[in-house]
Amino acid sequence: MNNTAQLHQLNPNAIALCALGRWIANRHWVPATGGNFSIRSGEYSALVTASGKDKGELSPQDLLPVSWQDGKLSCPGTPSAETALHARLYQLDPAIKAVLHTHSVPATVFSRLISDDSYLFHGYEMQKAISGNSSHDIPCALALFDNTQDIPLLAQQVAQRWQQQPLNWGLLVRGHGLYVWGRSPDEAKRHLEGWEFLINCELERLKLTR
Ligand SMILES: CSC[C@@H](O)[C@@H](O)C(=O)COP(=O)(O)O
Ligand SMILES: [Zn+2]
Repeated sequence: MNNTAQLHQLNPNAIALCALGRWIANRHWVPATGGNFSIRSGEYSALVTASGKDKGELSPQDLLPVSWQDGKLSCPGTPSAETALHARLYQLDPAIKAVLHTHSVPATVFSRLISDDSYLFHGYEMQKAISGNSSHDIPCALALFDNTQDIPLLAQQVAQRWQQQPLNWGLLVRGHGLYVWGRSPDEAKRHLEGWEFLINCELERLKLTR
């Protein structure tokens, strides 16, 4: 084993992200190599999942060091195809420590039913799982974006929307999947579970009432 691989084997953040990947995969939220994860490693750097891996079977070597200090992404390997969006989120809020992207069936279907650029969840106690949302009675917004294969463009659109108002710890890419983030991996995990729960509830409600 070379030095880089040895360092990764011992990195507790890398080990924790691999375990989180298994937890997410057990919920069927990252089928067929879909999804990607990252954890901040510095002001201008993060460990990002390598592209094309099964995100339920990650080992620490599958987390690649990515940096963006000079405004340009650099990495010794091939990180996620969506690295530019992870990096942009870290730049938008220095408090963000982890970003998780998933492809659950409910989030994917729900995103295709909503044509507006934001959806307001209302009346759910689970809204309080999303930081800063303190009551079922205050609408809780989830931003939506059209899918594109041009991830730097998507990152730009997210940044433009963020300028109007910081996004609510998550966003949906239409027909694609969910992004969440947090000030710690645990908070990102809670946001993931919270948004998935809310999306599932609203999808069920739409099925019953449409
Ligand atoms: C199964 S295709 C999914 C990809 O196109 C992409 O959306 C994705 O989430 C995973 O890409 P990756 O490059 O492995 O991070
Ligand atoms: Zn994806």
